[in-house]
Amino acid sequence: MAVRHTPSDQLRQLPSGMPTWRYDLYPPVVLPDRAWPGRTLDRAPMWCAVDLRDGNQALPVPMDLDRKRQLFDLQVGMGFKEIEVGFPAASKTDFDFVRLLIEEDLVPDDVAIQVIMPAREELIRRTYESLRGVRRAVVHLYHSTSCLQREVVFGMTRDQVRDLAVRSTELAVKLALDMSDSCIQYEYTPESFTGTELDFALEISNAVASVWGPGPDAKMILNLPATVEMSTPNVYADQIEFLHRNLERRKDLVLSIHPHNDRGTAVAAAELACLAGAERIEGCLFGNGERTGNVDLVTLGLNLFTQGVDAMIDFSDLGSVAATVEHCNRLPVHPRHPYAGELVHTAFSGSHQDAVKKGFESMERQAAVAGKPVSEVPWAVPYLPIDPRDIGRDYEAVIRVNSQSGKAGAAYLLRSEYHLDLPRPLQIEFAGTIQQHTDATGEELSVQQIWTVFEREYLRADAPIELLDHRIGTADGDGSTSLECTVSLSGEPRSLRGRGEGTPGALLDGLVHAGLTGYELRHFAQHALTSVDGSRFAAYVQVAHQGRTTWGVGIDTDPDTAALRAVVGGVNRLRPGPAARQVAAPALQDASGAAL
Ligand SMILES: CC(=O)SCCNC(=O)CCNC(=O)[C@H](O)C(C)(C)COP(=O)(O)OP(=O)(O)OC[C@H]1O[C@@H](n2cnc3c(N)ncnc32)[C@H](O)[C@@H]1OP(=O)(O)O
Ligand SMILES: CC(C)C(=O)C(=O)O
Repeated sequence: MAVRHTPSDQLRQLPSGMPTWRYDLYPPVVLPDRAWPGRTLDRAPMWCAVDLRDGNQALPVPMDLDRKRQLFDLQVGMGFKEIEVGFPAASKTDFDFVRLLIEEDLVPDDVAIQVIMPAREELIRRTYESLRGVRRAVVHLYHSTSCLQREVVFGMTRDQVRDLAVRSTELAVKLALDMSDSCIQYEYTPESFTGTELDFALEISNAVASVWGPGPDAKMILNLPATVEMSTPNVYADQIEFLHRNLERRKDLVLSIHPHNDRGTAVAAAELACLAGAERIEGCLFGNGERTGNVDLVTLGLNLFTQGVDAMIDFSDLGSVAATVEHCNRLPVHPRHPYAGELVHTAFSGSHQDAVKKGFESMERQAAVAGKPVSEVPWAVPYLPIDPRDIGRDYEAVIRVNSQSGKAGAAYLLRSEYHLDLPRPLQIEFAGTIQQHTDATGEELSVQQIWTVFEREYLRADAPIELLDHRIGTADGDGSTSLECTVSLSGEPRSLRGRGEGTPGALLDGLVHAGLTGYELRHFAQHALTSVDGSRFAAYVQVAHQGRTTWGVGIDTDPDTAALRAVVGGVNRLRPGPAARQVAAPALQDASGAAL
């Protein structure tokens, strides 16, 4: 039992000082044998997109004909089969839009347009007028049934409200009969259903259905909206299950829901309501709509998709869908919007980046074993519930680097954008350099900026030693490599000869003869750069000297030259003197050339 307080008690006692006493606890539904919690969502509901009506009525600037047309075409293209196109009795634009769709034959045969009307005779007549000549339409009657609205808006008793619904439906039947060439389906909404006593919602829905007289082959849509979301989603699900189980003509009805998002749980409410018996969902793309919006059809559809259930809607180019919706609504899609937001496939933080990188690598291995492209193996990348490519996004933004990032972030970007597969200890070393930059600026580093830092650190480490030319000897009997080369040592040309294990070992030996002693090779790795330009090689060398170690990197069209450059770079980075990394670092620039 919830503890209620009188106002004076409340103001005295509550730590927050908020006037909590002004709000009532929403009553639970008594339904002890509820069945919905044990069910699973395993099929798509029927979708009805109501952007052109409910979404439109919530816009500061409602859509003009051109925008309505663009959004309608988009929704048809995505596969919506029911589209509420307007409130034709409300405005000339809405009336004209319905006429345009009908007169210009813009509605495909398998799509039904839906129009809404209030329970007012002249507006019902005007609505039917807008539909003259339509092939197929849903005529949608609504009026509020809630306790609050009965009292403060209509000043009517329950019986009077039920009579209003019955009279309006009788008129709707008569006008539909006058349109015998059109297929008219009826939808009834006891608006503010979630503020209506359940027994009254049941009574009025039964009354309307018996006037319209639907059958199993000509079903009426009964739409039970959370006009205002007032409770936790489980309570809405209980309400839907109650109606689902108790409606007299259940088999003649399509049970529809229309959740709003006042508490931020519309998607959950819709999903639970479907478990509870709802078969159809009305909502808007990206959750536009009154106040905090209608339920978001994109999130609902992609929630199904990411469970392996076909939503029957095409979201494969979500960026274009978002761009059209943003244009038509003149409202932005939030950067954190599920699936569609600019930032929702991006990891900034180190441990997430590490997991994403490993996830991609694991997918690549699985694909290689299966002999398939990565796009054809099951998706399993930590922190990414969906493959961005499945909805038309690329992998460019999957990882972005700032001060919260670790070694994996920069390593992933160098690999994905520049095809460099850095050995793990080099990733760790380079991450330290990147961290210095991000800590110093507090800003994100773009992939180009990361490349600039990498180049400066590793690829331009060409002083005091610079490789001028070289000749590699064929392997001798002991398997070692011989090398003759010319280097510039602090500006002075020097010829070197060396022999050792591989090209790096031979060069280190040559350096000993030039007096540069004590350098040891700790690690050597090399790979081809798998870019369109497949003729280059990257070499990575870890060199140690007097207890210090560092890395050198070389890139060249010749693998031996790449290895030699890497050794030279590593030695330079360990030597005192004007090595590239010890020269005052030039300021980083952003893409526009502005200094960071
Ligand atoms: C939850 C929803 O989304 S419901 C859909 C709401 N959408 C809209 O309102 C958008 C379009 N609406 C409009 O353009 C206008 O409200 C119109 C054209 C429908 C009516 O305009 P007006 O005649 O000026 O009425 P207004 O909007 O001021 O007030 C509503 C009146 O209709 C009554 N009313 C409201 N809803 C309904 C309804 N569904 N059925 C019958 N009467 C209703 C109210 O009680 C009020 O009556 P009153 O004037 O006797 O007090
Ligand atoms: C008229 C109904 C369907 C509605 O828009 C609502 O309840 O929010």
